[in-house]
Amino acid sequence: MTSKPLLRVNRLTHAYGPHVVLDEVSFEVKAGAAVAVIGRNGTGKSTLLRCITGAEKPSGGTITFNGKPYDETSEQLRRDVATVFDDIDFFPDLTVAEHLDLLARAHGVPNVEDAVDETLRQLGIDNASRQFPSTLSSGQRHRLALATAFVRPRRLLVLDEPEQRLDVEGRQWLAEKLRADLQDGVSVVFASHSPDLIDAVATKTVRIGEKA
Ligand SMILES: Nc1ncnc2c1ncn2[C@@H]1O[C@H](COP(=O)(O)OP(=O)(O)OP(=O)(O)O)[C@@H](O)[C@H]1O
Repeated sequence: MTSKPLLRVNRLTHAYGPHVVLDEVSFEVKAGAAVAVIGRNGTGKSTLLRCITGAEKPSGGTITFNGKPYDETSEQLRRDVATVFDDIDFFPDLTVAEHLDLLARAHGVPNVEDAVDETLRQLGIDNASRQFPSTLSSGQRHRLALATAFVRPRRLLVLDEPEQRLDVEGRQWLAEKLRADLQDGVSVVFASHSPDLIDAVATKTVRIGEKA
């Protein structure tokens, strides 16, 4: 069966001043496929993911989503693309559950309360549902960040080191959740330093920072 790629990154380059970080990176991701972006510290994995989400404007190359130029402000992209980055900002005066409630409603999730409860339970943060983000442990904050992506519909997940700060059970859960998403036809692009997660989830790897 052939299907068109959902995401296509073509000859992407990016430089910070004179420092060239990405040098003609190309890959594509079909529905139900997962690309692991790998490479040593500081080689440009987060930069690549930030270019894909529009947080960083690439110096050159193209990114298309569903055959159209990637425009992160478009309604379709905001509906279809869920992201988890390390530096996610939470609202200081919304509880854990209220964050998920807000996102689920904004994305038209049916049965919001059930969806929020289920996501809290899956992420193991149901006992922290009434806490404010500033009171969470670093692992719980990361679980909340993951929950913001999993409480809403998605066609593409962009995840920067999603395994970080998770305990062993959390990492196992994450691998299973991502595999279930792939089964449902979701596409995944993730940067990772975890061989276990890469082995469990990736259908393809893209190495950054070393010439082929
Ligand atoms: N805003 C910025 N201005 C200047 N240089 C930057 C900026 N952001 C990142 N860099 C540099 O770009 C390079 C790539 O950084 P990036 O965060 O993409 O690496 P990474 O592969 O994700 O690293 P890690 O595995 O440590 O998370 C690094 O040398 C970094 O210092």
